[in-house]
Amino acid sequence: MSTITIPRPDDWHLHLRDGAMMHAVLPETARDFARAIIMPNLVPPVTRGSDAAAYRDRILAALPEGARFTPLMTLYLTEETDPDDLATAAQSGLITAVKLYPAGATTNSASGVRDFDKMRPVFERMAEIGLPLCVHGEVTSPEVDIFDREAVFIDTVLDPIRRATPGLRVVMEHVTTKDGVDYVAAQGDDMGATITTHHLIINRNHILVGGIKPHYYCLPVAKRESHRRALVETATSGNPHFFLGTDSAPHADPAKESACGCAGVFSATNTMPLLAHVFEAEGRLDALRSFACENGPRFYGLPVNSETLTLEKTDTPTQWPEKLQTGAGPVTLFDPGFPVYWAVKK
Ligand SMILES: NC(=O)N[C@@H](CC(=O)O)C(=O)O
Ligand SMILES: [Zn+2]
Ligand SMILES: [Zn+2]
Repeated sequence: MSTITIPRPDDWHLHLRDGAMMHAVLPETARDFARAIIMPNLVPPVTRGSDAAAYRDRILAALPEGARFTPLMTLYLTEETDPDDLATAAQSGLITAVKLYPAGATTNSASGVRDFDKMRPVFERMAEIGLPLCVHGEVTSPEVDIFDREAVFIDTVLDPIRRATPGLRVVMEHVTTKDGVDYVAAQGDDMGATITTHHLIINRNHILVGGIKPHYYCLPVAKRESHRRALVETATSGNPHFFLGTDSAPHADPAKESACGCAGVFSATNTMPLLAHVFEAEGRLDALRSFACENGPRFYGLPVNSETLTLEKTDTPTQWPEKLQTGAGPVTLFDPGFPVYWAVKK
């Protein structure tokens, strides 16, 4: 039986939610991952240092007995964000990054930023203290086609912000296009990007062909196959700009299977075996270590985890429950649509 042992991986983009949902999904991540960047798009959002401290304490209190997992907290940027509050939270080690949601771009982004120019003093302060900015990189103008929103964001928002604020460390979250990976790959080491598990596996046909599949709907929406190929080639290349951010984003089934379904794919449970499958299919199992364990810590200036995770090849396909039962309702797990002969060794 073939196995691969890597440092325990980290998830550089994760939604844990709160309350009953958090209690159910947190063990799914803590089982395989040592650390995760915790997204702040709660209702109401995590905007102040005191909110992040309280949320971190709720996460720590919800961890299963014996779990070895560190939540890396973030703050949700609004036009009211106080640069001093950010700096205090960063310097005390409470937060690891700040998240920029263009207002209206995605789930729970209504309090996000409308006028990026207003954020200049905040970005300058972040550049000074080396606090990374994580961005949901899509414009929201109604006239821009949803499949073009990432590429337009790069030209009209991301690149201007970076030019105006030299030294600002930026992560383009859940990059979904060749335009995105080409942009990031051409920048210096102050620019990184996360790639999700599901964007390595599905393209837009998976969402729309043969009936609409709400559990494949997320934002940024999956693009055409040539973009998915660019993501796979990039993730498996070992390029240090790119690292795993699952964007595992649970919503209870009734909220997804609806006339106006929520965006988000839940993949915490099966991400590592799925990645082993994808990397093996490219003949690049060796690059799983850089993508899932090394490139993220390097960008964030953190040590690679010293504990390890072993994945083993299985004779029969690994079975996962179709749904995770939570106190907030059932949550459907991401289904790659093919059998997976990898499992995390217990
Ligand atoms: N990715 C998603 O489709 N949804 C995320 C928000 C986000 O990361 O944009 C969520 O919070 O549900
Ligand atoms: Zn997002
Ligand atoms: Zn997300």
